[in-house]
Amino acid sequence: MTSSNKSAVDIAHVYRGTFVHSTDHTAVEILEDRLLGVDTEGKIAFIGSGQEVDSLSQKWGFEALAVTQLGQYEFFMPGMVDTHIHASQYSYAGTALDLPLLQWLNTYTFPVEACYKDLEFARNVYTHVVKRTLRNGTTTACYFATIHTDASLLLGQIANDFGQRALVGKVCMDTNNFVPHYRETPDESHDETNRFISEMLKKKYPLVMPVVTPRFALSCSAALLGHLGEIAKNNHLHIQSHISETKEEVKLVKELFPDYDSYTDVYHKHNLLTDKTVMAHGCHLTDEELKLFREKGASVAHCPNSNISLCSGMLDARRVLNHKVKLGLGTDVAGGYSPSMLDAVRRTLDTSKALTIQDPQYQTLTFEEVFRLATLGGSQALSLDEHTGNFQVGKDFDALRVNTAIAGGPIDLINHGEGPKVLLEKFLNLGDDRNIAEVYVAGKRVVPFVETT
Ligand SMILES: O=c1[nH]c(=O)c2nc[nH]c2[nH]1
Ligand SMILES: [Zn+2]
Repeated sequence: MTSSNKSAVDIAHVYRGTFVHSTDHTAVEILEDRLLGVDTEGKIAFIGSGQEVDSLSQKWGFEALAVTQLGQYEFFMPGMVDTHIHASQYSYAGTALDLPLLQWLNTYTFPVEACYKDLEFARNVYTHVVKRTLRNGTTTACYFATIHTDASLLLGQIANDFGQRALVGKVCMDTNNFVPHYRETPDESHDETNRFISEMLKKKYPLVMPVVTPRFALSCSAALLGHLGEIAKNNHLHIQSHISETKEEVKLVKELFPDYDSYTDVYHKHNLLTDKTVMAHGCHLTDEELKLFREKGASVAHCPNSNISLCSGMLDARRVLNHKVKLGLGTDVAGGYSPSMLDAVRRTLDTSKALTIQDPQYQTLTFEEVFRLATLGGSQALSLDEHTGNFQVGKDFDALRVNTAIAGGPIDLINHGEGPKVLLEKFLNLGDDRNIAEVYVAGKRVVPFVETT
């Protein structure tokens, strides 16, 4: 910004105003009238008091006049982390919610996912899902694609092109008797997973990484699970799958894998339960299984919209937290009908309140805790908290500029004197993408989109 830079770091942008985020100790920490500097690498270089603008501008070498000042009803919050979303199911989001999980997969999901052999079909849906989730404030997404390697690589390319931080998984499944044209042989799944990983790593995307993705124990043979565990271990990769979503699924896993202690043990014994593993749902996990999660550092993606929409169960998030298992939120499109993490926040609160209706002694989650799950919690669940999740010096600047009073937006009334905590609560409960004026990932503004045509 100026040539009189006294620090070794070059500052690209400085913002002044209210910053709202979570820490390990505080679910919602409000930082009023702060200056936050972002360096040319997109990392948070400093956070200081707004009063210190002159001394900070000298120390860091930026022009005080170049500071971007937030408005009275605006704040920055960390970008949200969707820890579980099926990009390939976005084409039928909002429909097909009338069957339980296993029938739903056979009737709706597998026939649609089979279409991603067609790269133009894939390009259309994947472009829409990346744009929609970014607009909704999802700065990090952990995606399931389909079994098709080239289409899965295309999803990675699209996320990279739009500047979203993403884990992308080519789905692996060698067992599927209902839609036999949508499955792989164990060898194909193994070889294509290796190809997917090596081709994606070759791209050297700064923010997009491959994730090993066995669909779930019911669609993978033990041999395939073993291969995938080896691949993940040898390449230090993330792993994602589903676990204990419905009681019927748990019963079938027991029948199919009788020699294992539990559903969790099936993944564990195949090297698929690590500190880089995220398992969706977990509604019916036992205390012993949660202990194994904790021991291994594996995490749970809570997907409340999907759990209610498919009548799968209600995750007791408080129990997961009490076990000190890492917990994030997921939209689980399209079992969950909404691609918005704000919806995931609301459905998490609804589920917690439904559990409280059943047991008035239940310790309901607070909106502050759920805000943390949607941001810092998600980054921890994906083992990306070194890079994102809150406003800590050294982390990437992944942020939403929220304007609660945007003209034509969904929040009509802001009463005099309402502080940032109330504005955050209103945004979480009433807000939508109209309130998300700007989205930043690793310091780069990615919303509004830059039109290229
Ligand atoms: O919600 C879900 N969506 C899926 O696509 C899926 N596959 C296995 N288990 C699943 N659960
Ligand atoms: Zn899922």
